[in-house]
Amino acid sequence: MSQPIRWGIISTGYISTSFAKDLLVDPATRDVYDVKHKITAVGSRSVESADKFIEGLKNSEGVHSWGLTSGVLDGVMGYGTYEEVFNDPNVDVVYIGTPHTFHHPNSKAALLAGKHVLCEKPFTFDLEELDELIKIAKEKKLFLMEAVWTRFHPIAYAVQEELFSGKLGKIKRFQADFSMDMKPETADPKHRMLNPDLGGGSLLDMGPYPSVWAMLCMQHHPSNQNRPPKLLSSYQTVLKRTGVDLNSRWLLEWEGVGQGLLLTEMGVKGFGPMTALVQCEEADLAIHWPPYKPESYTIHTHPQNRDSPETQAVTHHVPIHPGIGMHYEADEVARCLLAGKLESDRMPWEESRIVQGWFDEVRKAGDTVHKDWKGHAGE
Ligand SMILES: NC(=O)C1=CN([C@@H]2O[C@H](COP(=O)(O)OP(=O)(O)OC[C@H]3O[C@@H](n4cnc5c(N)ncnc54)[C@H](OP(=O)(O)O)[C@@H]3O)[C@@H](O)[C@H]2O)C=CC1
Ligand SMILES: O=C1OC[C@@H](O)[C@H](O)[C@H]1O
Repeated sequence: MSQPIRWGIISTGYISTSFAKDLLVDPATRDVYDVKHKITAVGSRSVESADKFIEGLKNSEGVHSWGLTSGVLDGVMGYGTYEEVFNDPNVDVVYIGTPHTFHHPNSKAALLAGKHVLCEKPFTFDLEELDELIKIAKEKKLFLMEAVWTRFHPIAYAVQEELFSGKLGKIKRFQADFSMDMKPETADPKHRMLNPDLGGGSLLDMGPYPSVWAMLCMQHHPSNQNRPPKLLSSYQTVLKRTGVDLNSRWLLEWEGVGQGLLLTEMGVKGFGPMTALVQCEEADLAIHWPPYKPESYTIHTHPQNRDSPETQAVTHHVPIHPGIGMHYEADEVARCLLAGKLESDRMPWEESRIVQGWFDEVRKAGDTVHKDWKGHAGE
């Protein structure tokens, strides 16, 4: 067993709390014995918030309490700035859980201080920002990964195995949707989902999830040979209150394989039985809600013939192991660090670049306040 990977966490909001809690889960509960985690530093814009965050972790219950007696939080430091985390010699890798528009400056600062980085989705505001981070990671020989946790969930591997086995036949078409009713007409306009300065709107926040299923099912499909698709068209509806996108839709084509329609929406609830649908010659595969953490999928077959209304549905359950489900990506980071890798094979830079490129194209073709916005790269 190796030494634990020492995590520094910056920001103390919703997702940083979820991520930190999952580092407290016993890896053996998910059959992981090769890596261990330790939280050595937490950084916030205020030291009170960092201390409160640490105190909250120390009061964890259930599966999240294992770490308290197993040294995961021993000696953890709370800081009132992010820089102190970047400069802490007891930190190997920094987890970035700030709002979208800070991902680039925070990741850049961490890399320049010599730390490996796991950064929340969407990786950056635009592709130029992402390319700058990759350049720095390469130059400084540091690990860098977008925290698309869904890629590492057991169901992601199960769905790929089913599709790539060929049993469902040739892929015909794909669609994926992440919709939630966030009451956009009455919600607090300063909330990060609505606030343009924090990268608000459905595209950047929700877009990574239809995209993850498009990448896993279509891009990775053996018949595609990892060729990037062409973006055929897109549309965004503007939320007039704050100027961000209320919904976004974009149509992709993997040449010779099929087309995929991707949707995000903040004003309508999604349809539970089908958050992503892969239609093949012999059967259809529907991945259930929620797109970020589905735990079941259904294969719909047509016992008579493809056009008959009679269908047979078999549902497969592939639950995550104890915890919220963010520990899998942490394990991947730990393994990559131990192996001396700069990027993950399961979440490689080029695939983050492809998805970030879609977001740029959709945004630039739309009419939101973000249409002509540029990120921080080159500042
Ligand atoms: N993987 C997943 O499932 C999820 C990922 N996310 C991603 O995580 C990121 C953060 O989302 P979430 O945790 O929901 O957001 P929160 O608003 O809950 O937390 C964001 C934190 O960022 C810090 N921060 C720094 N600058 C600002 C600022 N100007 N305004 C507000 N907060 C600031 C604050 O921490 P402090 O005061 O301590 O500095 C704040 O608590 C987003 O990019 C989102 O896409 C979000 C939800 C789920
Ligand atoms: O990443 C996410 O997944 C869960 C959603 O509720 C959240 O808006 C989003 O940021």
